[in-house]
Amino acid sequence: MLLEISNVTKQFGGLIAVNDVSMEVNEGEIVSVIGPNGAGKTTLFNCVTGVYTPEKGKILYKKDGVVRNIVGIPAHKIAYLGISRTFQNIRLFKNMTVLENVLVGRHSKLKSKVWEILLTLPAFIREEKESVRLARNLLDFVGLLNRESEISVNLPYGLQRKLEIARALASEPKILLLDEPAAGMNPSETEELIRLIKKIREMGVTIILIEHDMSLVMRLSEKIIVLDFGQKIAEGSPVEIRNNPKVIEAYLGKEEAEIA
Ligand SMILES: Nc1ncnc2c1ncn2[C@@H]1O[C@H](COP(=O)(O)OP(=O)(O)OP(=O)(O)O)[C@@H](O)[C@H]1O
Repeated sequence: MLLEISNVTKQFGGLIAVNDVSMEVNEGEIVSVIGPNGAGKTTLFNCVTGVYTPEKGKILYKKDGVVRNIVGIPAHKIAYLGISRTFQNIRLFKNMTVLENVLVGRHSKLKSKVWEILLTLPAFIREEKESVRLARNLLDFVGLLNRESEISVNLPYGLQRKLEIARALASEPKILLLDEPAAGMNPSETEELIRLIKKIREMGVTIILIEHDMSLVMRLSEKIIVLDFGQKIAEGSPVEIRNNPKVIEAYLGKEEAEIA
């Protein structure tokens, strides 16, 4: 077990966005969270990454052999512990260059003290050079090295999504959460994304993704969790999920599911 979400509930006033959800993620897995619009998928991601504190439940994360409950830990500390993410609505620093965006993602890894930075002491200069080298490696990895000096907002949409992934990887996460990574991509960009996600897993990063593109989900996932109205209605392999009547009903509605 690398991450264990246990009976997590998150409410917004009277609305229960995530209702008693439990799921487990093992090291090296690609796990997808799917479900109709408003099912609670992003809210669950926000609970894992410290954006929201759930009212109930535990989120256990194992790092260096130590298991800790990360509920209530602020987002930047969770990122520091090795859980990184991308967003459904791209959140790049629009007016920064491609390279600068990845360098920002590296921030949590920097060790220099404020005075070393202010006085641009050798330790800081060394660290900065090393950060640039690593950022360029990551840009090469996602296929963006030739665009490093461009202002990020000028990149085509599909490449902005890849840049967000490079930025998330800059903190050297153990777990990467991708929120609708294929949204707005054309079929060839989606194919490249599938290859990229496989390469990221080969690097030893565990991946949890939210995605509406079912072909991507079915091709990549070892395990799929299905949410509907905040509740987990199914969990299983792609084949099990594809044939699960509850899942078909959640997506099509009861009447259509019966006809189908
Ligand atoms: N900050 C918030 N305040 C109030 N309600 C919220 C908030 N965030 C989400 N919700 C509500 O919680 C429910 C779950 O939303 P969430 O965004 O988690 O769903 P989702 O499965 O990610 O949907 P989508 O596939 O459309 O992105 C929705 O009814 C949504 O309106």
